[in-house]
Amino acid sequence: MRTSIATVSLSGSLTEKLTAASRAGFDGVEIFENDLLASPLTPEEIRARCADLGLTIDLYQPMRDIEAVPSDEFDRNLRRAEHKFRLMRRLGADTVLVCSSVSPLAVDDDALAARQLRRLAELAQDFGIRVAYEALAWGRHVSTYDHAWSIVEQAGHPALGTCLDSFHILARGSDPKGIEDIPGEKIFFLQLADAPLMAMDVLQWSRHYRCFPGQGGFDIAGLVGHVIRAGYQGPLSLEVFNDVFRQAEAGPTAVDARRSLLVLQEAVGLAEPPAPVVPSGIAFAELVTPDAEPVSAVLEALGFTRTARHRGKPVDLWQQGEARVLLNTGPAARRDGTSLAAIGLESPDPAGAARRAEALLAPVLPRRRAPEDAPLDAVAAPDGTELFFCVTEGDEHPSWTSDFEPAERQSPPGEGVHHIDHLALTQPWHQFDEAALFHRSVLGLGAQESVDVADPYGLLRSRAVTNADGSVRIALGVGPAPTADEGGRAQHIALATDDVVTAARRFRAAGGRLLPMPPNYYDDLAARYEFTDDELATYRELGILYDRDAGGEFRHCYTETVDRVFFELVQRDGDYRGYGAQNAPVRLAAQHARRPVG
Ligand SMILES: O=C(O)c1ccc(O)c(O)c1
Ligand SMILES: [Mg+2]
Repeated sequence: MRTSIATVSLSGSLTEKLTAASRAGFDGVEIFENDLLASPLTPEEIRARCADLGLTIDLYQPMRDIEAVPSDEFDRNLRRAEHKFRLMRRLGADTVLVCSSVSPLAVDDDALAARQLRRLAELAQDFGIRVAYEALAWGRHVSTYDHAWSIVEQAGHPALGTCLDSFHILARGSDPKGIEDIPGEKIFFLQLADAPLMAMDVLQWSRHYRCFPGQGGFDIAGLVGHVIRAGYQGPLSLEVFNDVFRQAEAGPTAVDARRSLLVLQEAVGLAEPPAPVVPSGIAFAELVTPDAEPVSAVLEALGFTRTARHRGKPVDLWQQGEARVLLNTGPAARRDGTSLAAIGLESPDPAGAARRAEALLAPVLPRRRAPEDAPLDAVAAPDGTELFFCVTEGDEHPSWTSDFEPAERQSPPGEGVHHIDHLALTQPWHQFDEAALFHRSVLGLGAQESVDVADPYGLLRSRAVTNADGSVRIALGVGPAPTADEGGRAQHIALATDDVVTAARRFRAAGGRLLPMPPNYYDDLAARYEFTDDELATYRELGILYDRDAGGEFRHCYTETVDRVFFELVQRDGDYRGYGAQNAPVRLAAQHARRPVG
């Protein structure tokens, strides 16, 4: 099926929007009247620009407050419409969207609405134009898709059909099954938007919070299934009003949009990209740093051993149990300071994972490697984190570790940490929804609910993506607007231990510095849960935080931050699923308090 996007979904000038839509691979656009009015291009120039970019103009919109009005008002509306139809001829657009009226002049009279829409369709037909009537969820008298369709049916004109919009249908709680009762050729257009489930006024919800399919809580695939079964032949078109996308760069937003449609098409059986290859573990986390010393000192105190060095690059492998951290002091480090730059994902089929990623428009990274190195498939996540699909141990695929030479002098292996529990990546403020969809669709991970966490200087939203057995856990966060000195990219590596108290003591004894937590936290903890006095005193002394859910318990503590990176020691007992979000406000405040001033 053809794909289309409304210009309102993207930021910038009309030209920027069209260019972004074309580059992302859309076949067509819905042109919003405001974008045309504000453009310095004539309608003919816009038409030519679209043609050059390989885009059709699938819809011109919107026309408002047309129907069910007194006859003198309707005469004025027809004059207005005629002007628009002439404009559409110049544009080369043949379908216009008419929203159900919100006018105080409109009366609750379906027969009148049908007669007037029929009149409009007759006029449109003279211009070779079709009218698609859409129920706005907040329409004055017509606010549901079945009502709009019944008026279209009554009008009975070949140039009049209906426009279905998933937001209006699902926000009203209508049952989309009834769509199958509409003849496919009378569905002139299909607009798709998802939205987070919220209890709020539908107009505000629609104008500010729509998002791309798969990023919210609606069953868009289910709705599209009904529309296809009805026999709809037109494009799948995204119409997303969103405060964030309005500000974000159009290019990446358009790619995010196209990816959402590809995943949707896959879900309804209209596309068959390579199947997801779900990662089965975290092979490594790679830190870049201009100065290896401070991070090495933390790793050493945590019990890691420098076990190997890359044969061709300034990259050290630090290991403890199955936890592996690469420390890269190459050129990227001088550019980015200390940061979590790459993740190695243990993959049952690295090449297949890369094919899936490429099909879903993830940027595939060039294989920067020497001829003797093992092949490494890698893609970039929306935040720029490099994701390597790799194998640590296996017969069919060379191990990424074969590019490393064992270090000559190795200290005895530490104990306590056995693997990476999770990685926490801070996302750029405008890429949070994109990041969640990316990790779900490209990597085949499941997304948990997003949680809001109070930070002393803003609000942090966090959403974890995981595989089924929890061996891959990535916590995506988006925080308060970054300041220049932070770069806005605080990231951390959480290390799993069976005994956080012993691990924390050992870390401290080896010279490591734990993040101290305020006494008030422990007083509150004592009120909420029952601990022995010793236990609580130990937590207090070490800065260990505690949480519990229906499945189990969670104890965790933090190292001090090096540049923008820190480590967490976590002990999960039972089937605890979370990440200690309950404790995050206290931890964030403690981290802010430790930040050097000036
Ligand atoms: O918010 C609106 O006014 C509006 C306009 C046109 C649409 O197609 C729509 O779904 C909403
Ligand atoms: Mg709409």
